[in-house]
Amino acid sequence: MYSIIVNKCSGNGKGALIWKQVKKALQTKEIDYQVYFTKRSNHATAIVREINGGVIIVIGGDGTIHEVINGLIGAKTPVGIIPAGSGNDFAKALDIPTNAREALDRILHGKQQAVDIGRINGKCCVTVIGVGFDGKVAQTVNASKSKRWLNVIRFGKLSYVISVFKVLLSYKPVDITITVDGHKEDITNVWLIAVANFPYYAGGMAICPNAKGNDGFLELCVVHGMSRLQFVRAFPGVFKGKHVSHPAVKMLTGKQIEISSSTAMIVHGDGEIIGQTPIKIDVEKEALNVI
Ligand SMILES: Nc1ncnc2c1ncn2[C@@H]1O[C@H](COP(=O)(O)OP(=O)(O)OP(=O)(O)O)[C@@H](O)[C@H]1O
Repeated sequence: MYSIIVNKCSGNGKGALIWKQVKKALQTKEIDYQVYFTKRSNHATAIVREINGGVIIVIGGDGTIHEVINGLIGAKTPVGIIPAGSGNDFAKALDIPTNAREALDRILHGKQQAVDIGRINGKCCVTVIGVGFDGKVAQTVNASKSKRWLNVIRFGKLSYVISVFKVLLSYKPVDITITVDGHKEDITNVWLIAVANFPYYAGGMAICPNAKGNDGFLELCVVHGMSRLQFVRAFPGVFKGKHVSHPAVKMLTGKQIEISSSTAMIVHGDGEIIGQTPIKIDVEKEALNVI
């Protein structure tokens, strides 16, 4: 049995349009399903807890996938994704087609692949956990009116870039202590720390280009000691992962990470605000089955 969770609001209404296409395709193929529509933030987590087995299909963006995965903790129920958000970074990382019918066919015929998850303060994340500047940007994007109208003209990803420049004007780097697999380090003037299971966030920025979501490790990117101008100059490189060779960018790899900071830093996971520092993150290997 297929249980379909639809966030009609994802991609500023793209979810509703994609659901119509998927519904038609399922009817044509005479496939049985049960559909659930999310009515509010975190509703997808509650819906998943009511579903017993079968396959869960998510029509939504990374935020909806994040909520679904947090309802699944401990269960091995396979999850299929039909991308309908503005960023769709998880779908991009797994090469899931952006075309709804193709994504559906892949679920109906596809085989399962096991994917790691990052755990932070009792929450699960599949793409990237972002700390500091990133957290502030995620907060700004989620509150942004421009994301809505940019989605309408199919430029939703641009809202991340606009928010980066908005936050850049006022953000103050802080000092941190980071421990990766027992190795403790103090780093001053830190803009951001990204802890990645997969390479992309914010609509295709390859912040940790070598992250592999099934190797049992997380890849970290720490940006520190940069002036505002240097940050602006280095920023375009992130779309192709070229920032990693910048002298003010430190790349690390590990399984257990602890971060504390001189001033609290906002933390997001999969683009959803999770809390603030201090945080502890670890990775659970192959905890999720994606179909
Ligand atoms: N009925 C609803 N009304 C308002 N918000 C909702 C509703 N259902 C779910 N949500 C919220 O919508 C938010 C955005 O969803 P989602 O992340 O899937 O789309 P997106 O932001 O367009 O895509 P992406 O994260 O890939 O950029 C989620 O935080 C979710 O909690």
